[in-house]
Amino acid sequence: MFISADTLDDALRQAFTRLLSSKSRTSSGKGLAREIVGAILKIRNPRARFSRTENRAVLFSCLGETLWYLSGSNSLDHITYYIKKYRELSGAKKGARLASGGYGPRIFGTANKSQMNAAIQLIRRKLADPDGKSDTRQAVIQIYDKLDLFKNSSDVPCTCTLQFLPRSGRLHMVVHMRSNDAYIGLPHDVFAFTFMQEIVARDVGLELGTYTHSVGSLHLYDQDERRARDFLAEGWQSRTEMPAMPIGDPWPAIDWLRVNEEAIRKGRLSPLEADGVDPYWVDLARLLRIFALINAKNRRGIVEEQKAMHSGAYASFIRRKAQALTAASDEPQKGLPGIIDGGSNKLVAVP
Ligand SMILES: O=c1ccn([C@H]2C[C@H](O)[C@@H](COP(=O)(O)O)O2)c(=O)[nH]1
Repeated sequence: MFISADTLDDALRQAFTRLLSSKSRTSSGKGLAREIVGAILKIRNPRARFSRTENRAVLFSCLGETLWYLSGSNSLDHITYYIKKYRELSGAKKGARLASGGYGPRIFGTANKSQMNAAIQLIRRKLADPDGKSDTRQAVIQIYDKLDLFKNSSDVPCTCTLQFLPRSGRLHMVVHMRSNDAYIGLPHDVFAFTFMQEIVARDVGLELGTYTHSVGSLHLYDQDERRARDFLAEGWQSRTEMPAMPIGDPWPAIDWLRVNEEAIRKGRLSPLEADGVDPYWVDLARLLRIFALINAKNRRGIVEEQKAMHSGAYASFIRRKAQALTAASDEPQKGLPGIIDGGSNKLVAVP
């Protein structure tokens, strides 16, 4: 099956439509599902990586999971803050503290054994080729490992490889997954990998190219069928896209965001400076703050936070989330997170 789409929402619409009419059924320890064997989804605008529709509004968990990968951690406590059902979904063993199939350590490893770093260096070397032979087919990051086949675990990475292809000033990406759950996994995976694509493109100074997602088993669990039908019935899958990542080396800002992410997740609200950090990244920190405020049912704080956002791209998404909180929980509760001072870009705790 080949799907060609401008946006993630459009790719989801086409994938759900095909899956819901698929007669092919699969049964695994993780449930009954409809399945397509061999699927390729090509997304022309990788910045259109989050769904704006009502029941697929998963921006916070997508962002949280992406930052979990970028932190190089596979701590289950970290990811379950964003995706409560992660243990169950990943097949992690009861009582486990680490996700053995987590992508972060596999992609980023240790400082001198980072596949991400090595792939970037390879692309950089090619781009500097004096004869202009800058195309490469070798910038591949391996996630699924041959040793995974010998493990008796149900937490095995679903993603096999990430490949970056610099071509004519643009950076394309091709990802192969052995297994992908279309309803929950797919939007999260596309978000994370297209975000990494943009990071690498910025790092090596190329424009963003296309994103191609190849899957061995693309499936829709029976338990998600109704929600997939609801998604299609909404009928207004949009063209929402994230703003462009600022040009230049993105890693200092990513480090800044990771420090903020950890502080917000742990409820530590000591002031953090954002001077000199591009509003693109500050907005992402604000989204993380909004997620904490939603958990704290602090509607007023969310409104303040939204007012301070630089980009309007996330506005309708946040508004819907805020509306879902009842007026009864308007007042922040004692000891719960405060707001970000919009004027100074400083994260401050509200007394
Ligand atoms: O990044 C991921 C990780 C997992 N899954 C889904 C695919 C399967 O539904 C399930 C893993 O089950 P197995 O393929 O390992 O049986 O989790 C994804 O969609 N994306």
